[in-house]
Amino acid sequence: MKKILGAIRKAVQDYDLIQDGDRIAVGVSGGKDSTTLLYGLKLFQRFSPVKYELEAVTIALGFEDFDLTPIKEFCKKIDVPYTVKDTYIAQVVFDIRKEKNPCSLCARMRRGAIHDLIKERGCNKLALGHHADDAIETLFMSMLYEGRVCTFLPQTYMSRKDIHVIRPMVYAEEREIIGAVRRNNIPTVKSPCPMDKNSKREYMKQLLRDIYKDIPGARDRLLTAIQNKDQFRLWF
Ligand SMILES: Nc1ncnc2c1ncn2[C@@H]1O[C@H](COP(=O)(O)OP(=O)(O)OP(=O)(O)O)[C@@H](O)[C@H]1O
Repeated sequence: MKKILGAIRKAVQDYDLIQDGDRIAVGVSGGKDSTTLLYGLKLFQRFSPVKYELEAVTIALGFEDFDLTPIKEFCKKIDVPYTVKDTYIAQVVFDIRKEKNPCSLCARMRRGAIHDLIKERGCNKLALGHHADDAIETLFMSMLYEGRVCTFLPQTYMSRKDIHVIRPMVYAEEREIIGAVRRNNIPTVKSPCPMDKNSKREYMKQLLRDIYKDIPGARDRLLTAIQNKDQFRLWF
């Protein structure tokens, strides 16, 4: 976890992600990124100069065979309060609306449900498990599918709900997260979503893997490009 903790500490410092007295809810999907973030923020609490409270929340999308027991047990072990909210998002998206591109409606509904839940819990910040490789994939997806040069920010303020969304793992590499999960027995729960590993993001991952194979150093340069506003030269 050393590398993940180093990445969290640097992001918290560089982007001022946490303040004294924050009540942070980690959005836990059950996947490796968010469970690692939860563990990382729990460990970081011990030596962080700023003091904060931590909890975990999951929006259960309504799929059958989604057993969160390992996550519940993990939260108990590391002493983090955990709330699961059951919803019918999967039924709405797949059975009622029969969406051809279900991911965007699902993401919107899930986002609304998470925001409502963390407000109910009295938290002012929502921490998400996005990491550096997600940021590059999102940049490519925005450019190729939407004609926009953008990716998510380390911190966003949702004024309508008065919630700060923070992404403390923006400097962490996906392979470091995979290693941390293995070495620390961090539990994960397989997503029952039929779109899992079948989305535009999976395609982008594959494309980037090929680019990295062919162009050594490309990954680091892409990360530099995301962070370097002085080298930003577009047609406006
Ligand atoms: N059902 C959910 N309940 C609570 N938080 C969620 C849920 N789904 C996603 N999140 C949060 O949103 C982040 C981004 O979601 P996304 O579906 O892109 O996950 P991911 O990149 O596959 O990460 P993970 O490995 O955590 O699933 C997750 O890391 C997590 O923090």
